[in-house]
Amino acid sequence: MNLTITSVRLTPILVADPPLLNTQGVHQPYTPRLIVEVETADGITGVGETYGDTKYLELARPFAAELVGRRVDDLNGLFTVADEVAVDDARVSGQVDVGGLRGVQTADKLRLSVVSGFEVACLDALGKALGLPVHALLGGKVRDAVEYSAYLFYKWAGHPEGVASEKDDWGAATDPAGVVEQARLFTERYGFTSFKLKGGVFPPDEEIAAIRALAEAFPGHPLRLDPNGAWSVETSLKVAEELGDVLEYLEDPALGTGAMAEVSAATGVPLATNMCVTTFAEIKEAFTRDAVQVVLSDHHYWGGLRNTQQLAAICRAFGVGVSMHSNTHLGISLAAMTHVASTVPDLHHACDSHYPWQSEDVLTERLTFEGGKVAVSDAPGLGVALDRDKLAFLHQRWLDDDGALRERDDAAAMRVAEPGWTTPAVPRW
Ligand SMILES: O=C([O-])C(=O)C[C@H](O)[C@@H](O)C(=O)[O-]
Ligand SMILES: [Mg+2]
Repeated sequence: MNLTITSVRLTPILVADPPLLNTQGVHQPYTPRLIVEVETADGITGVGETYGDTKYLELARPFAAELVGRRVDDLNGLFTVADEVAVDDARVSGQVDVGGLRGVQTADKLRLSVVSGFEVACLDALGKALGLPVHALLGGKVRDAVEYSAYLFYKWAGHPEGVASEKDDWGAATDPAGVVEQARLFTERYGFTSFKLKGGVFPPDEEIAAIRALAEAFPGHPLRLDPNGAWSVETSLKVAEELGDVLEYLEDPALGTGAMAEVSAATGVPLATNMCVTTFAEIKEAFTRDAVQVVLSDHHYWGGLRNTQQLAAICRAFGVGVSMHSNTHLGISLAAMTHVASTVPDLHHACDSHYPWQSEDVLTERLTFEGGKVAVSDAPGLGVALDRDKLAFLHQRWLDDDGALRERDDAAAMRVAEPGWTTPAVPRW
């Protein structure tokens, strides 16, 4: 068996995205992703997926070149190689991530976001070479299916008139009735039993009303609200007070560890984050100040599946819960998330996934949710197969784009509908 990497293919694509609203603006009609393929001397190909914006491509290209001649089982070596890839200072100084929704942006975090796509591709190739599923390479699954929550969004029925886009069949959701209707569709289509509403879009009272409506429509079901740090400490505490009896947790009500610690000290409602604990360096302060009770991991920016397991172990040591964050992703990443989640012993909350919002994919067969769960594949590698025609089609869309959609920019998309829109200052309420 020859595990040497003989070629690496990077394919940037644009995938259709519905008009999902968040505190920054609205999703663009197409969003960039990067598909990574590593091929071994034996002709085995492994696939991975990560962010596709230019700043990630800028790192992925030199990184890919360095991997040829290395082996797919040299997973630790990926980090050494990444350390040597230069990051343009302008990409990190004073910047937050795309749309400001995933916390600080550092050179390391950019590198880790790139490494994660390659780590998954290497694990996929290694698993195929050994005849083992990725979860076995991670130490073995402790569950046969991974539970996901319905990721509810306020949304428009369609992208603004005149904007090239794909149609979706979810309808509009801009009030409590619309949110409940969307939740019903999620349960009918996928069987989800817990619900997360992306908030920070409307004044808190309207979002409180939406959660109340969900609690009435789905009594006893776990509910979460995530305004992406849009509220002051005072507002966060008011919402916690009003919804404390129905919330499983509040996600990033206020921005930053300091504000989260203040909220946490004054409420019994658990706080979750994918904004103030997004790197290993941020853990110590957040945990010692008891700022968060649940960390929402994301293998993309934490640097892969094995780093996710390490994060889970640290959380376990501190008695902090762990679950998973998601933004727009395709089936390769859902498969990767499912493999790693299947190996985490104390996974007490359903994971987030945007996958139901993505009508397009690069796989021959879409992954499916049964009763809100994705079955853990025991096939070699990730257990997914790339559809080259679909990949080529989505890549052609990226090639045809004039550059406007190659960077995710929710505020720019919002300006099409509201010309004066700028990213709101925080706290917004
Ligand atoms: O805080 C979160 O859960 C996210 O940032 C998830 C996604 O990025 C979501 O907010 C989005 O894509 O609009
Ligand atoms: Mg969040």
